[in-house]
Amino acid sequence: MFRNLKSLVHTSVRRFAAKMTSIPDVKNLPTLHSTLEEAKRVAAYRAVDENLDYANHRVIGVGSGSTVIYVAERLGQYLLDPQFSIYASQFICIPTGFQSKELILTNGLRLGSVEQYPVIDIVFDGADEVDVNLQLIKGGGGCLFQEKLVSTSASKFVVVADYRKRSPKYLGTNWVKGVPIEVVPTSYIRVLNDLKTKLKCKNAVLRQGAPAKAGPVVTDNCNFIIDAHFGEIEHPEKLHQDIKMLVGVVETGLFIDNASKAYFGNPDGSVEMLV
Ligand SMILES: O=C(CO)[C@H](O)[C@H](O)COP(=O)(O)O
Repeated sequence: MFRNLKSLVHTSVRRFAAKMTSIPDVKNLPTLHSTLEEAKRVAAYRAVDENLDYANHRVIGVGSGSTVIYVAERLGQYLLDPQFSIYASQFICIPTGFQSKELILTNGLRLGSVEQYPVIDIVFDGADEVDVNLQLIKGGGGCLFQEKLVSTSASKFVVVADYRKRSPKYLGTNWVKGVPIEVVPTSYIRVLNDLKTKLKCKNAVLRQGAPAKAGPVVTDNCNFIIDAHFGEIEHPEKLHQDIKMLVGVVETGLFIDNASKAYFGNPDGSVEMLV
């Protein structure tokens, strides 16, 4: 019986050791199906490598979207590298929604919640647009409320994005779908009207789920999303405050003075940083 247990432990240790591999070098990564994906991957990997203090950071926010997939992948690689696994096995990863919860779990990382860990060491998240002052539009994936909850609970927020997200000057230049706004479902008509009449919004629409779902998108918090187009946004803080004052608004996708730095991946494999 004891001998069986011992051999079981040895087998598990051997199996775990067999999976152990060194973290892939960012300069020598396998090609992906598009240069855009490669741009996202290199931004995410570099952001993690250059900002994660693996010996001291314990509570790590993992955001949402297609670029963050590579953040979770990189954190998973730390877990499998014998040099880092002792630290990475202590990481507690805080999701910003259903997708990031799955990313954390599928990469073998430990899941925590913002209720358990309201103070977060560092968060990595994507953005829809980043202006020259590091103000952001987020919420293209509909996760803006939990993203803001997590990012404003973190000591450091590192944005990971591809080259298309970098605004030449003002928000609303590259991202023309409008500012995502999460609203309580029963208030959506009122908010749509107020955005147009009180805030002189150029266009505001309730985000639809088609073709995947008939009817509106429903967020992880069971709310709706309105996309409100204001053109180029010269004063994002003022606009955020004005929208936030409307009855029914839960949160806006304008992230003001929140990000610490941003990494933008280019199709040629280079990365630009904005601090
Ligand atoms: O804010 C978000 C989701 O609510 C995403 O971070 C944002 O849409 C960027 O996504 P991607 O990395 O796919 O471009």
